Amino acid sequence: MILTKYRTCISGDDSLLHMEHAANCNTAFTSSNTRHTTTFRAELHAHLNGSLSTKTLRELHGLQISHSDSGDATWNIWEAVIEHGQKRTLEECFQVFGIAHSLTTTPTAVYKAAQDVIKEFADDGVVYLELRSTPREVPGIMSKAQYIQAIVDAIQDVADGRILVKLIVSLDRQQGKGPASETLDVILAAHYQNPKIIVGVDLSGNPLKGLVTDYLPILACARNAGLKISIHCAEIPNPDEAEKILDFRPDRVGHCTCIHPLHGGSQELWNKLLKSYIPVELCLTSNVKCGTVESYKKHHFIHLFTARHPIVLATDDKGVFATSLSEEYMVTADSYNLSREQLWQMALSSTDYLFASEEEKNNLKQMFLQIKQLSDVNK
Ligand SMILES: CNc1ncnc2c1ncn2[C@@H]1O[C@H](COP(=O)(O)O)[C@@H](O)[C@H]1O
Ligand SMILES: [Zn+2]
Repeated sequence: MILTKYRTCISGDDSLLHMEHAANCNTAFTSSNTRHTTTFRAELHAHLNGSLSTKTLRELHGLQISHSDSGDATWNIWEAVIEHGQKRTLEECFQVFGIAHSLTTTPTAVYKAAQDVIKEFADDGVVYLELRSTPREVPGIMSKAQYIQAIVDAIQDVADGRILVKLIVSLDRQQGKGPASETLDVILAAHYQNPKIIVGVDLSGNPLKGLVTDYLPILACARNAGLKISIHCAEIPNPDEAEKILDFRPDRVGHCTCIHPLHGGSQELWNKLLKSYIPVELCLTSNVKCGTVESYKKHHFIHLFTARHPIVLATDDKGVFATSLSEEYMVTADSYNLSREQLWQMALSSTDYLFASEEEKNNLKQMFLQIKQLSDVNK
């Protein structure tokens, strides 16, 4: 009740974030492990179709068979999730996304997928979410514009005000220059209609396929149109490509797994990353389960953290990798023996790297500091 007075307006269009919720999550955390208390988390790297829970997959499957005679799915639900302790190859991980893709083939299904994912992140205490997704066309059923609109609708319909959500539209590095340029036209049209929601463009997809250089001119057009850019960088060793990505100066980069000399990069590349100050989105569980990093304790997190480089923890694909943002904070804290204060600092600094407006960033930061004060008092 006393917390109600902290209810804060965080966005220009009067979205409200409820600090009670964050404080409640805090209680849930502290009861299990005091060291792992950070109540204010921003998720900046979450792919929609990789984030679907098994509950959502089951419901989407039910929706699909009730609308067609296509019969039962050819996959089992356990194939869609890589559980704790399991690992797959990168190639196998990319096959798993096909399961979710086979279920998000209509605007109704995409809308439901986005709504469920947003709610699940909010339930986990995430107060700011940048969801990303690759628009897909299903001939006769869904255009790329309708795909994007379905997610925008889901974001606009988020009812409870616990979470502020933005959309980053992804280009798949495998799709080819022509289709990617067409997708960009669709993205720009949608961005002009919804400038406060569609805030960025991401380049993702299987790092074993396609050439990043094919897409940099397209990303430059997106940047000229006012969109922020995030690029998946060096998930596998490819120093030439990583160098070109860093030279492009995206607003953020994902993973940067193979940049450090001990992880398949080079001292030169590592220095270039550090000098750039480009914030890195780090997804520990994703990297460990895809086998691009040997274990949590051998993650390149520690090199970036020690060098005080801007970083933000993220889930990547919470459904496929069976994780959550709170678990990512916990496993990082456990693996590197981080203090409560270090976790708070990491969560606080992430507010500097959001693709939100300056006003939204400042409001979130203020809220963060107020929550931290309350949390310190209750310690
Ligand atoms: C594991 N590391 C990763 N590296 C690169 N791209 C990834 C990825 N995880 C997910 N994606 C990209 O996101 C798509 C699924 O969500 P959307 O259909 O866009 O919502 C995948 O098909 C891939 O292109
Ligand atoms: Zn990713």
